[in-house]
Amino acid sequence: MTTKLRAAIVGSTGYGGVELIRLLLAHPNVEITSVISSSSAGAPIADGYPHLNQILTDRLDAVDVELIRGKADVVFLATPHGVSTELSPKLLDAGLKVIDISGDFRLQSGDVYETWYKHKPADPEYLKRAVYGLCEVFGEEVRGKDFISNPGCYPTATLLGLAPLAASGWIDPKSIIADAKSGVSGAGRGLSLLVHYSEINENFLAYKVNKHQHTPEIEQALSRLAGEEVVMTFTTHLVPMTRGILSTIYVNLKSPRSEDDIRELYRQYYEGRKFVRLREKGKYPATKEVWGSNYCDIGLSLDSRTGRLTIVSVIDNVVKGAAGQAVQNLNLMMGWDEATGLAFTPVYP
Ligand SMILES: NC(=O)C1=CN([C@@H]2O[C@H](COP(=O)(O)OP(=O)(O)OC[C@H]3O[C@@H](n4cnc5c(N)ncnc54)[C@H](OP(=O)(O)O)[C@@H]3O)[C@@H](O)[C@H]2O)C=CC1
Ligand SMILES: CC(=O)N[C@@H](CCC(=O)OP(=O)(O)O)C(=O)O
Repeated sequence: MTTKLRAAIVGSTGYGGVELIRLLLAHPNVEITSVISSSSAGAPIADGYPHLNQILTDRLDAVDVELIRGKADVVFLATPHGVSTELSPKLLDAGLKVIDISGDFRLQSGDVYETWYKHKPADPEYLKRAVYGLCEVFGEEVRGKDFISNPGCYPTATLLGLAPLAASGWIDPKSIIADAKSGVSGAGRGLSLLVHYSEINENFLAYKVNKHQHTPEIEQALSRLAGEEVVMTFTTHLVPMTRGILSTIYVNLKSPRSEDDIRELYRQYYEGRKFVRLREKGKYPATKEVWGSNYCDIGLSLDSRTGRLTIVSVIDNVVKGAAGQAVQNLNLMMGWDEATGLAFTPVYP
């Protein structure tokens, strides 16, 4: 029998952390050996999450690098922005593998991070070491590495919708508009007026307009793919549903192409990638069709009147947008099949 990889989760009491627990409990090569909390060490994890009763009986450990080193091989960080900045370098120095689902190591420039996140940036040496784990696009770079920065939820949906076009050079780099909507679990378990039931129920609103911290992350990846600077308009909206992101993206092409050519480009780009599903002509995905799964479903339509292309991309924000992609990154990092422990069907209805 082969030994399982031992995993610790910092931020295990949050939505990203508890989704990691659900996925890792079903992973054949991984054993959860430490669930960690900065505020409730000693309490059983099931106290805060009764759905884990008799499934995960562990008590929460404190955030202690020496303790983690003794118990784990890989550490997932599902912590608020600013925590990983300090903690990840210490975990890496202790010889641990790290997968960070926060935004602290996604942006290559510390100055850009500080501008958009309003936090002190990480040490440049560790920023350089972090690999941006957008699996279907940069997954080759993840293999064998020890420090992965997991992409943001909105960037995952939006970038997977745009990557084939950006990489082909067909896209007009100044023409991109992404109009993205998220369920409220994207805001985490903490309470705020924004996600208060009577504020968001039967409501629908735009927020952080022209200020969303995911804008530079999407632009950074698109610029890298296109080989030229890409700037875009990115607007986020909150929808009264629990899970799901739908990003509607509008772009102009540099020169005329047929919809069939664009479909063929997407088909070839994502060939062999299990978790990206392109819808047939005239069909567009809904968030419920990927609920609880690691899929990203994409539909597209070329408007012959305007020449503009509309792309619709959906994910489950806590799976493909966070914990699922983090597990996919672990699989790539370890040289396992990328779908190990993730090959489940979306929950429907
Ligand atoms: N929710 C989502 O859809 C997505 C979230 N993310 C990112 O993942 C991260 C976690 O998000 P999410 O799970 O939603 O947030 P939550 O607010 O639900 O959970 C965050 C957890 O972090 C822990 N925490 C707080 N402060 C510290 C600290 N100083 N040291 C260690 N742990 C701390 C808290 O637990 P405790 O007090 O027990 O330590 C808390 O439960 C964030 O960076 C978020 O942006 C990324 C993609 C999607
Ligand atoms: C609905 C909602 O509030 N969503 C959050 C997404 C935050 C998130 O997931 O942050 P990272 O991906 O950057 O880690 C937001 O818009 O800030």
